[in-house]
Amino acid sequence: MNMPLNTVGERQMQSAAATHRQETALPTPAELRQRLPVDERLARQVGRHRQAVRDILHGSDERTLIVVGPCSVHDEVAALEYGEKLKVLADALSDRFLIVMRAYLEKPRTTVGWKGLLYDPERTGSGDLNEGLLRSRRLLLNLAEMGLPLATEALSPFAMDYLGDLVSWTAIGARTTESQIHREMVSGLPMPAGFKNGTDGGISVAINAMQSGAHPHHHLGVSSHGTPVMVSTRGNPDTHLVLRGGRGITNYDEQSIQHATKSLSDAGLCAAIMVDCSHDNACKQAERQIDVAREVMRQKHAGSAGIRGLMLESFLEAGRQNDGDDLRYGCSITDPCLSWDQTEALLRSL
Ligand SMILES: O=C[C@H](O)[C@H](O)COP(=O)(O)O
Ligand SMILES: C=C(OP(=O)(O)O)C(=O)O
Repeated sequence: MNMPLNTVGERQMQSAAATHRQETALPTPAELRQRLPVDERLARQVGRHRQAVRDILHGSDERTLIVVGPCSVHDEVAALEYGEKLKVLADALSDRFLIVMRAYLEKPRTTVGWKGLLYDPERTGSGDLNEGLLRSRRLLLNLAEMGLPLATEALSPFAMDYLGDLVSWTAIGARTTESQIHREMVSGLPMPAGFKNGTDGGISVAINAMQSGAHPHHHLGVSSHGTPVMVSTRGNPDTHLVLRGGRGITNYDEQSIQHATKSLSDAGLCAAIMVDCSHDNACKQAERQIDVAREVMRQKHAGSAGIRGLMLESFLEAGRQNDGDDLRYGCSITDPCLSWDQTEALLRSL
């Protein structure tokens, strides 16, 4: 039964609410997965990749996990070309590294900006999630078909339901590590997840997040067929810390890594650390990632056992560009990246 609206104020509130939100139907996760299915062979491959990441995080595989690729994917053709090159390099270096491609489809923004292929594939600002979900899943499928393990940032918990079966490692970003919703999501994810330190450089939010993510939760959710459900999660035993610096201050030096290792152990957590060589650790200057990566690998070879991985932002071309009509092919439109040549030379030299 509709309740009568008593006052002018209540009527105004209702009409304001109506104009502030518009709903557009999307396929359910089950429908999209059925349209672009993962076959058994691919599902087994993703399972093997997730296990390989776990083995590195828990120390039974001494290789280094390298999560590398564009800051964001805005052009699927360039992302596929990058993936082809990366697969060749990953195979060549597989005795030392497990190379996972950053296939980032969602971008968290400090204020506003383009939020990624999934939200706005044509970058018109109008948003087209129907198309974005379809193109995102198709891209992940094509990259996985090449045999690559894939990494995303898990920004919307709903997006994981559409894409998660193709993801081998995921990150909770610096802006969302403190969010209970993201910690609950991680608790139910089937793949390892890295929590970044906060944007202020503090690691305690990520340590709290790892504890929460390892714990069972009950939370609101939507089933794969689109109905509201209570989701009960078991806790994710495969989380780790990602150091990315903060407020312009780096945290990949020996002292910071020792402090992080001790803090993780004191909290009873797996002392597995990935260093994000980009973001504040590179003061947003892509080429600095090279020195950061070299220094972190030096520490690892010198016996810093907690270091398990590196993250690099890299694309076909170096740097970044503003979005517009005259885009340079293979160059980032979000954060600056190393070029392919720089990336290959760096990884071969490490
Ligand atoms: O990694 C990408 C960016 O650092 C992150 O999305 C924030 O970007 P912004 O500060 O340009 O919004
Ligand atoms: C947004 C990212 O990182 P951070 O959360 O560390 O800013 C990223 O890796 O793309």
